[in-house]
Amino acid sequence: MRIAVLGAGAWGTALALAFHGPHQVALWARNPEHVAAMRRERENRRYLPGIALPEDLGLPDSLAEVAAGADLHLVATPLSGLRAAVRELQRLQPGTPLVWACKGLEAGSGRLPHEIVAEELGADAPCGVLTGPSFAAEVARGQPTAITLASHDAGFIERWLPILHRPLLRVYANNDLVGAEIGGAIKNVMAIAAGVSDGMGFGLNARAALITRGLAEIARLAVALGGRPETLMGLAGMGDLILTCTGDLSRNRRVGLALAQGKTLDDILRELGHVAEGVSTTREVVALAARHGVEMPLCEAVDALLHHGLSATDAVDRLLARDPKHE
Ligand SMILES: NC(=O)C1=CN([C@@H]2O[C@H](COP(=O)(O)OP(=O)(O)OC[C@H]3O[C@@H](n4cnc5c(N)ncnc54)[C@H](O)[C@@H]3O)[C@@H](O)[C@H]2O)C=CC1
Ligand SMILES: O=C(CO)COP(=O)(O)O
Repeated sequence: MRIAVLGAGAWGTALALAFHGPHQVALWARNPEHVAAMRRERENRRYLPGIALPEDLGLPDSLAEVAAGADLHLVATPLSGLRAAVRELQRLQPGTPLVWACKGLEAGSGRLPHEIVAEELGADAPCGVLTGPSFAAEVARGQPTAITLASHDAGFIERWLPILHRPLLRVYANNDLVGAEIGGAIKNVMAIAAGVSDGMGFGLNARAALITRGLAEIARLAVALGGRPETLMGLAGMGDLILTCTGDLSRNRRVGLALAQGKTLDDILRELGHVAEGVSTTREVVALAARHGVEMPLCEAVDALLHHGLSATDAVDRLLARDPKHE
């Protein structure tokens, strides 16, 4: 199979490495200097340092070259790049099966990734999302990982699951796109909260409470949008939530840890050098939850902290002052 990967950040590069070997993989970056550096150094020093890029991993200059003749287009840009990437791929090679690996809600519209794709390609396009607990560095090093391929299209899953499934990258099927994408989007918000909690020294009990109540919040919204609760108990929900809230490889968690040190969000994002999708997704989650009448106190606290000037201490006080409730 010929797989075209768009987005040579940490995740696009790791996925290109995971599928390279049995498949012919080409990786596209939008910045020509970045492409030239990767070709010269056979390494993505900017986004995934220390991992060699094999000689037969294609690094073409143009998107047209990457897209042409591919059996599968795989978009691993930040979510902000998904719509334009899908539109351009459709122009270059219409009808090609599509997988995306971005997590979040679109800034401004609050759309889930599959809603963006449906708007661009129509509801019947052969497509699905790869999501679940998967730090890029571990996948790139060949450490065992399990993720989810979610699609509304049973034929798409039947065709692509065996192709994408690798011995060290197990891929599980799911037909609940809403649940899978809500899990992937909101775990990033919870990871920011977990970073703040750990950074303020609240301890392991607080973190376990946050993960558990965070999962309840995520599941409430997913169900209100038509997702299935059991999806949130799987890799795309609980799996990714645990990984990102507890693992220091998470950029979103690191944003929270740095906020607890009193750094400003602008400084944190500048130093991070990677996307932290939870920062813009938080705002959209709160708006989406309000439109559906779903209570999401943890997301609201993170939104107030990130975007409305509330201090970390006041955000925590606000959460702790809430009335007792049934689980
Ligand atoms: N890094 C990880 O461990 C994982 C990341 N993801 C998701 O994958 C997506 C990408 O994340 P990373 O690769 O880690 O980000 P990153 O920050 O490491 O790299 C982002 C890359 O995308 C490029 N880019 C930015 N905007 C673009 C646009 N509009 N069009 C084309 N390229 C653009 C940047 O130049 C950079 O090369 C995010 O949605 C993230 O949540 C999902 C699973 C694991
Ligand atoms: O989505 C991820 C792991 O599944 C990566 O999380 P971060 O974007 O917080 O690093």
